[in-house]
Amino acid sequence: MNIEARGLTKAFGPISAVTDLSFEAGAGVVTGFLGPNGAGKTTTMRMMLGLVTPTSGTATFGGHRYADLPHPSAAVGAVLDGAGFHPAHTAHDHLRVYARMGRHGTARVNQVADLTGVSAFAGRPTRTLSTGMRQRLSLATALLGDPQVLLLDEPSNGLDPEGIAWLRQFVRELAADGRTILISSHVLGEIEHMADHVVVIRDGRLVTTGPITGLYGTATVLVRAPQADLFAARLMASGVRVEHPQPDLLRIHGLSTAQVAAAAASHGVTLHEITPERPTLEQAFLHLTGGSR
Ligand SMILES: Nc1ncnc2c1ncn2[C@@H]1O[C@H](COP(=O)(O)OP(=O)(O)OP(=O)(O)O)[C@@H](O)[C@H]1O
Repeated sequence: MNIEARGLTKAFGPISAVTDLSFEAGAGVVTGFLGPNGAGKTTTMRMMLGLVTPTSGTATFGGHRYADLPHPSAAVGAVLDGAGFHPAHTAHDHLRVYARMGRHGTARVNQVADLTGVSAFAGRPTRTLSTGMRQRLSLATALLGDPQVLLLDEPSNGLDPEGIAWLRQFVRELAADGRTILISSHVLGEIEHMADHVVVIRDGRLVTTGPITGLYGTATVLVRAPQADLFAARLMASGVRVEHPQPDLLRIHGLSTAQVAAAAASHGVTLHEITPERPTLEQAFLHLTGGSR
């Protein structure tokens, strides 16, 4: 079941939280929803779920708005910040109440508790749970209806490194079963090993969307050559951008290592070293989103 956002826009009075945002997230794929604090990720997810009314635009799941789905919580599960837990209810009570409200059957309560690790603290009142435990309980609640789509808003918040590793594996398995997963974060590193695709926003607007590997931007090739001057001149003559940071070192833009090696051979230039250079994903992300605030 695909997610489709078309022209989503939300203004809170004078504040433009989200502006003309369009993107898609496909089944069997983990789509990372990235942007710095205040970029509009939570507002977008809340609009998708009908919790915030868009100023304009639509969000659909398999072509239907959330409110028009025949059994919404069996189609779309969501983990949003600040999920309300009754403080006196135990984690198990909480799941039972939500299972009953969503008509999901009580057998599912123990299943999702086991899947998410909630079983380890199921008997504790929710007011005594740590942030990481609350995240697991929110995830368990979202999974009660065995939904085809999951919207996860910063689900790593409060998880320890072990919890993050577990979440990463868990999310990948959910996607491998054919589910559509949209997972937000303001830290690329958190979803780098989870997401196949990314939607990057800044100031409520789309910056880029596509495969996560596309964030790397253009690679350059570093070359060490005794005749660096000659090689640089030849390359620049054919329109290639070349930097010359040291007498025997060139940084060549827009060519693969194979193309650089072929060019060197055709100009009779000996290479002592040839190294592909890529910015890290985090550098690329910070560049796209204008740095952290
Ligand atoms: N109910 C509201 N009333 C007024 N402004 C709001 C409201 N909700 C969000 N905003 C504003 O909309 C913008 C986007 O906020 P949002 O919470 O969607 O961003 P975010 O990307 O989820 O941020 P974070 O990573 O910090 O959670 C911010 O400027 C925020 O202050």
